Amino acid sequence: MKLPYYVPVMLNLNGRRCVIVGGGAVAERKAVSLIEAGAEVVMICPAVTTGLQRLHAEKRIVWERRPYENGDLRGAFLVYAATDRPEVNDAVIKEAADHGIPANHAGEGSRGSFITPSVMRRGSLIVAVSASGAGPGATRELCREIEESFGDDYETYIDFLSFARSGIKARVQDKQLRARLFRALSELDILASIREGRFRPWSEDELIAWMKTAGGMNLE
Ligand SMILES: C[C@@]1(CC(=O)O)c2cc3[nH]c(cc4nc(cc5[nH]c(cc(n2)[C@H]1CCC(=O)O)[C@@](C)(CC(=O)O)[C@@H]5CCC(=O)O)C(CC(=O)O)=C4CCC(=O)O)c(CCC(=O)O)c3CC(=O)O
Ligand SMILES: NC(=O)C1=CN([C@@H]2O[C@H](COP(=O)(O)OP(=O)(O)OC[C@H]3O[C@@H](n4cnc5c(N)ncnc54)[C@H](O)[C@@H]3O)[C@@H](O)[C@H]2O)C=CC1
Repeated sequence: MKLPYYVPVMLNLNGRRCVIVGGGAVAERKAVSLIEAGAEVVMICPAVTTGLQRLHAEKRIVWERRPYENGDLRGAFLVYAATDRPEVNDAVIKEAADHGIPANHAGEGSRGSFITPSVMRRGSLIVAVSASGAGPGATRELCREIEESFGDDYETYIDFLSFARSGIKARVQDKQLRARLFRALSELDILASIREGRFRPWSEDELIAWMKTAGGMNLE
């Protein structure tokens, strides 16, 4: 069977309502990552795992303790159909499609509009691995392999990039000058200096001093 041609996106789910239908091990895995993302998680199912019961007791998820009904997806930004009943998952996917809400089908990925990759994080660095649904076990293994070759150096590097780029964007409106500074930034080879133990985070003053030299400019 030909697998769908998936397009990766990075969603900001902070404060967004995400509805999970089902409360088994798969639903729990999705719920945990949604909570970490700051989403408002609503779970609809008659029975849940002990892990989900705890999350409910801690008020980190809302639990509607009953079977799914048409209309439950109202107001959802994202939906997960994660029951062990194919006909229920299909009904959830249909309601989501009718309302233009992206939905994940746990039992048969290609029936939904998105699938969940395996993810590794180093601070703000995210590596997501997907085999387009061909084999979730392989997806996870490959992600673990990649994880072993990424150390904390990337986290430091990404933090530096975020600091320097936002500092430049706040102070420089001129497009050409910005582009010149971004290029000069990438030529610094900060990652190598982090790896060699030579790197020390910059202060705001050091960033401004560097910008003046690299951009040949007058900054207040
Ligand atoms: C299509 C997709 C839909 C979706 O869930 O979005 C899907 C579907 C299915 N998974 C199945 C089985 C298992 N899935 C896992 C684990 C993970 N599955 C995940 C993703 C995805 N799984 C999506 C595609 C991923 C991609 O390629 O992009 C991960 C990466 C992310 C996550 O779920 O958060 C997470 C690892 C997290 C991590 O640790 O990194 C394990 C291992 C375990 O549970 O420990 C098993 C049992 C072993 C095995 O079968 O391999 C089955 C068969 C069910 C049956 O037998 O009926 C189906 C149905 C089918 O085959 O379509
Ligand atoms: N995407 C993935 O990573 C994986 C997907 N699967 C698939 O996902 C399905 C779910 O897996 P598990 O969480 O392990 O199953 P599970 O059997 O542990 O949990 C099923 C959940 O669905 C709920 N449910 C049943 N009927 C419902 C209804 N009408 N309305 C609302 N909730 C209802 C049950 O209360 C239960 O909480 C499996 O049947 C399998 O097809 C399985 C393993 C991994």
